[in-house]
Amino acid sequence: MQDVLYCQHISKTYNDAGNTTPVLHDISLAIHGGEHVAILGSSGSGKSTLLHLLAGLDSPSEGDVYFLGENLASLSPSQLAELRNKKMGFIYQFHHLLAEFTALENVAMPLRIGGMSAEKANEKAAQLLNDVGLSHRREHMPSALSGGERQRVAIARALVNNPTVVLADEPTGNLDDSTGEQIYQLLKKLSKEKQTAFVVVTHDTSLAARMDRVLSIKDGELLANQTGR
Ligand SMILES: Nc1ncnc2c1ncn2[C@@H]1O[C@H](COP(=O)(O)OP(=O)(O)OP(=O)(O)O)[C@@H](O)[C@H]1O
Repeated sequence: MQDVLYCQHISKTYNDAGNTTPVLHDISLAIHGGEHVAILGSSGSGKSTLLHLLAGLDSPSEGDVYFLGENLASLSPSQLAELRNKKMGFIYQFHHLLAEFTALENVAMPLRIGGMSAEKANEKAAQLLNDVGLSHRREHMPSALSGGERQRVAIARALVNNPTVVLADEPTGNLDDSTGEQIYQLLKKLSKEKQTAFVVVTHDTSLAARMDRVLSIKDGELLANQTGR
């Protein structure tokens, strides 16, 4: 199957106030269309840094990241923002919903930012809220939702643009075990149905083992023979 997202020989070193912190070293990997991949590693191993580089939120010190055949480094900031808005979905440990907007408006936001009319965007957002079982909470503000409900709204928001890939950073890390399990199952089910590639970074080995493929990262390096290419 076609690679939708891949990187070649990327390294990342942070340089802050005279301190040099090497974090990732010579990582190459490829994510195929519709594939579910876990990036597994302990705290501080560099998982979030790798996810940020794959998402184009930060640039590698060396090497390149390609998404849908485009080298992210060759894109202007506005081209990159548009690609992220239209083709990527993001889910974080904490939901990052906008407090002053309803659940429906939060889910519709990526579509509105992408230029869709309020009427069409709200219709699509309502469908997604239905998919995550929250039709009855459309008009609730985030503060009036439970932690699991907020994360379901975040899933709906991440999928509303029919992205090619969803990138998730410990999406169940802030929930109790049983709610976390439900959220994880929902994410897997919806992304398989929509044939969206799904990359999750986690330290949870049992969660990672249920993805199509696990890439283990240790001290900023991928363990051998796991590139997927
Ligand atoms: N902006 C930064 N400047 C300097 N060092 C950083 C910066 N961001 C991250 N680091 C360092 O990079 C290393 C990897 O961080 P990262 O957040 O990628 O790890 P992680 O595997 O996601 O950890 P966790 O599971 O605890 O979130 C850490 O040692 C961290 O201190």
